Amino acid sequence: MSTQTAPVSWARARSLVYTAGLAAAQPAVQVPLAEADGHTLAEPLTTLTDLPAFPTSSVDGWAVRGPGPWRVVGRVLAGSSPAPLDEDGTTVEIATGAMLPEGATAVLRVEESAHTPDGLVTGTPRAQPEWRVPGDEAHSGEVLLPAGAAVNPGVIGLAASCGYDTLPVRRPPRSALLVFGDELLTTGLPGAGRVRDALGAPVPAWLRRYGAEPGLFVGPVEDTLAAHVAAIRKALDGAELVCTTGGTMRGPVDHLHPALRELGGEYVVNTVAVRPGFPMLLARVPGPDGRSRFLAGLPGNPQSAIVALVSLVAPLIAGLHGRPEPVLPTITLAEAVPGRGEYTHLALVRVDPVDHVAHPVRHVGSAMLRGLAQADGFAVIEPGTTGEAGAVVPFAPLPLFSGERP
Ligand SMILES: Nc1nc2c(c(=O)[nH]1)N[C@H]1C(S)=C(S)[C@@H](COP(=O)(O)OP(=O)(O)OC[C@H]3O[C@@H](n4cnc5c(N)ncnc54)[C@H](O)[C@@H]3O)O[C@H]1N2
Ligand code: MOO
Repeated sequence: MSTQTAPVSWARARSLVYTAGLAAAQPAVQVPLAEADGHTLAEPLTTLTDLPAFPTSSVDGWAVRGPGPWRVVGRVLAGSSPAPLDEDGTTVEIATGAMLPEGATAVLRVEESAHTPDGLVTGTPRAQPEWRVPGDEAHSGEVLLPAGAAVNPGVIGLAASCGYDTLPVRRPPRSALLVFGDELLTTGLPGAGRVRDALGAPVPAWLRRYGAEPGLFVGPVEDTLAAHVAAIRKALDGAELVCTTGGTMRGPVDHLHPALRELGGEYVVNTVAVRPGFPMLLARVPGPDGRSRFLAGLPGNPQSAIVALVSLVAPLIAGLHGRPEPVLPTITLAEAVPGRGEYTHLALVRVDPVDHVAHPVRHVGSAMLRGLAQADGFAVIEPGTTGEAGAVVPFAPLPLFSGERP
């Protein structure tokens, strides 16, 4: 396995890793609705019944038959199955959500009704029916969402109303994280040549947001080839996706490429024509059972590591979930952003929530996280271009919830 390949274009790298992920898509499992948030539908969501399943009163009032006044013959509450209204001139009191009795011709709102002295109900029902008919919202067997749709709380509610107890979803890939670098401190203040590990804590959180289950974490792994090989081997045992940070270059203690060689790895992508973050890689590596897993090599510079997550790990996980290939939205640049020659430039920006105009942030060196912590994502400046003020360019978002950006 050679380490001397030319960097692949950013767009091609994304498509290669997505395709590799999709080819290894996770098996489908049934999960209870309450646990389905964040998963992906493995099959289309097809309603198991008409919606609503029975004619349902939309108001509190009187279900009447024929012209009034009407004699009260009963009451129907939500949750019961009423007897038919057999005679004209009769009515049952009905609650919102209750099933309309067979034979009813109208529903009269309680506030628009009155009683005669001898207890008959009078009033004029509105011209518009005051009940929902079966199939109003959907017909039994109708496909409401395609396979590959992300499950969110809105989808879970819809599935419940359609009669599902569980949903068929892709099992989320399990991930592991190995942090390389003897210079890294796991607690306390940096100094005297040591820096704090700024990736061990956030990377599992980013991975969870992309839809991977965080698992084993080891860091820092000792800077020897033997320790790297042993740590990767252990991580491959329990994870479909192993992420590593650092050691992607050819420094004296950069052991990732030699370790991959020793483990029989095969590159899907080995370096990408993007700045920052170009040493990023994705490889297939055989696990202990012979089945291949993925290893994403994130560069050690902290911002570059996150660029690699956004660039490669996001489309890989989308593929593993059987989701559609991610499509990037566009933003308008508020100010000029330089290009990076033949490389794609990923430039951190804050996006105005009202007009969606993107403002470049400061402190964006690849070793820095100050700009990233204030940004929504990256403006994508394509190879051979510069981002002029006012230009509309693709936007690679960080996986943030609305309102989360400081
Ligand atoms: N001769 C060359 N040297 C470097 C080049 C190059 O083209 N030629 N590229 C630079 C670029 S670009 C990057 S990115 C880095 C990638 O290097 P590695 O992936 O091998 O990462 P390390 O050498 O282990 O670390 C780089 C840098 O990042 C700091 N680091 C690492 N891990 C962490 C962490 N978990 N938390 C905080 N900081 C971390 C580490 O201390 C180094 O300062 O290579 C350049 N070199
Ligand atoms: O790729 Mo390095 O990404 O510039 O820090």
